[in-house]
Amino acid sequence: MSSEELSSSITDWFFFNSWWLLLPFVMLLVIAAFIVAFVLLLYMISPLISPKPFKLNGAHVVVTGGSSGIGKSIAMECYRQGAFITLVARDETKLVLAKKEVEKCAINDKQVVLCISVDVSSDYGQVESVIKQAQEKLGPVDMLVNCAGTSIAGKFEEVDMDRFKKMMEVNFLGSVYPTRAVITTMKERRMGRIMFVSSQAGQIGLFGYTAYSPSKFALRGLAESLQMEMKPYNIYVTVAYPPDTDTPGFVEENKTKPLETRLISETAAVCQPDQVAKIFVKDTVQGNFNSSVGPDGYMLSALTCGMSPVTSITEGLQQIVTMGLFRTIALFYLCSFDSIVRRCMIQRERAKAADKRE
Ligand SMILES: NC(=O)C1=CN([C@@H]2O[C@H](COP(=O)(O)OP(=O)(O)OC[C@H]3O[C@@H](n4cnc5c(N)ncnc54)[C@H](OP(=O)(O)O)[C@@H]3O)[C@@H](O)[C@H]2O)C=CC1
Ligand SMILES: CCCCCCCCCCCCCCCC(=O)[C@@H](N)CO
Repeated sequence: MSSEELSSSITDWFFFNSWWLLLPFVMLLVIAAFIVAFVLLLYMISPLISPKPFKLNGAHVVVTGGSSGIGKSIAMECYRQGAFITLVARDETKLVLAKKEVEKCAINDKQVVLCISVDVSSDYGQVESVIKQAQEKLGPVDMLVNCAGTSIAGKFEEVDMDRFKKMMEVNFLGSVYPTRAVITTMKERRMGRIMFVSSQAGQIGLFGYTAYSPSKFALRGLAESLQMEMKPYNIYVTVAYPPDTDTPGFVEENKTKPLETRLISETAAVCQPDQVAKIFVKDTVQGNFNSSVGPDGYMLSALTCGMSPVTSITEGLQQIVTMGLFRTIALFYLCSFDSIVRRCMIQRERAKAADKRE
């Protein structure tokens, strides 16, 4: 072999091999191109998965638990956007006071606030008949807000047995009954929005919430199943997850809250009802399945999205990208919650021992 031939065969060999060296990069490029094309395609079909627009102006909105706290703020927010409101709760005096407050938010003189006193958890027949009354006066229900609810915080073995039943009755069945009462008409009209007010304690189980949390987790199961049934009828379901919010109900809950629950909850700030109401109403009008408040609410919702429906491509992509990171952050939170529980236990035992010595 001449030296020329040798050098050309070396060059051939080099080129041949360097192609192989480049192959991984070429493959990466192809994969990246596929991902970009896939994302672009997703955005192209996004109008197909996003809900049709819904307007609050002139709509009939029923708010259970509308006489106090978050429910009242939701009613006021809807009224500010031109809706007709039916407030549902048990105590008539509170209802009348709330009606006056909501009326102050009017934007035109045609708007009406109706009050209905009923226990949403006791009997389906009763709930059905009051919803019928409301529909006769203000027309078919366009949006239902299931906000009536109550909480109890206490250690598992210290919560009375009947409270477990009560939580499921008020927080879960109290949302099933009104929903059942409006759904047939919504399906016929091929439009509607339904909000379930769960809680951050409906996304994570925390010390002190053995009775309350399950009733709020249940709403998520109800909402996911219902959404799958209702989507073809242009009815959109939203689950709202409030953090601790400064309301009469919250003040009541704090009276029996164990120290552990208080310390763990203090990880996140206490919100104002008007602030959370604005976000929940906006998400419900848009037809988003999830509605959360603040950075920790956002993280919790992405982390616990599971098989819940998506209403925008951006939401789905954000969940895919952030899931691992948020789980990592969550593990630190869990460590700190466990350490709060352990410290409280040690403190209690020391106090008990000191008591005995005296
Ligand atoms: N505040 C908070 O920190 C958080 C609250 N939540 C949830 O948000 C919702 C509202 O809470 P909040 O505003 O604090 O509560 P409030 O106690 O301030 O208000 C509760 C409302 O629900 C009504 N209600 C309660 N039980 C029934 C019933 N059986 N039938 C009909 N109406 C009923 C009450 O009226 P009446 O008593 O007259 O019937 C009242 O209008 C609840 O579901 C709660 O679990 C979730 C996370 C955090
Ligand atoms: C990535 C992970 C982030 C984790 C953040 C965790 C924050 C925990 C705070 C929990 C607060 C519990 C609120 C319950 C409110 C409630 O339902 C009652 N007040 C009802 O009255």
